[in-house]
Amino acid sequence: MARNIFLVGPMGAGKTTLGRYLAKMLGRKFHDSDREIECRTGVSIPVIFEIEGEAGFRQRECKMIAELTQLSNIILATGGGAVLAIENRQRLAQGGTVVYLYASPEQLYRRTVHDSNRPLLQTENPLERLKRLLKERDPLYREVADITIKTGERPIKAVANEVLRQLKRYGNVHGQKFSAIR
Ligand SMILES: Nc1ncnc2c1ncn2[C@@H]1O[C@H](COP(=O)(O)OP(=O)(O)OP(=O)(O)O)[C@@H](O)[C@H]1O
Ligand SMILES: O=C(O)C1=C[C@@H](O)[C@@H](O)[C@H](O)C1
Ligand SMILES: [Mg+2]
Repeated sequence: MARNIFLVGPMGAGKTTLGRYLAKMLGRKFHDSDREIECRTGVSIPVIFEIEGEAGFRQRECKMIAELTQLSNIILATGGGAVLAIENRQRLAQGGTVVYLYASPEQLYRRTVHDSNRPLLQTENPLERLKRLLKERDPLYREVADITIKTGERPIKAVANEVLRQLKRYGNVHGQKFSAIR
């Protein structure tokens, strides 16, 4: 059975976008922990933050990661802060191959600036917030990751090809036919 593929990284790294893309490529089921939390609660992440605070959201996130890491053969896009909890890091590391999608704070800023669905970026200076969050969390992403991919200015297709190349070494795509996306 093919191992799970778990995507980690900061807001705007491309976990959701790339996860969907890879799932299509590999014919796997795609899950997004943020979206599943929204579906279960019936409200958006900003509303959860407003009512329950970040701590309430993190509790829901831990439960969701515990559930999703039990599945097999999936591609999972995690929330940007999922690595903060040690139990999430352990579950991710044990349950599949973890891919860290890295981008600079400036790139993250450009990709998230028009989207108001990220409560932690609703501040006077979102670029500064992204810089601080990345500084705090980069060691955690690296701790849990088997593979680190710099997304840079590369289009999703190119990032996906690079991820697939690297995943081959981990046997994730063993026995599955895929060719580089052109
Ligand atoms: N390599 C890339 N090049 C250019 N744009 C990208 C790239 N990756 C993602 N994007 C764009 O950046 C935006 C954010 O991407 P996405 O929602 O996939 O990030 P995320 O990592 O899931 O963030 P979050 O942790 O907040 O859920 C989207 O509009 C997406 O199209
Ligand atoms: O980086 C974070 O802490 C977050 C990222 C998003 O994916 C969501 O999980 C939420 O907005 C918090
Ligand atoms: Mg996402």
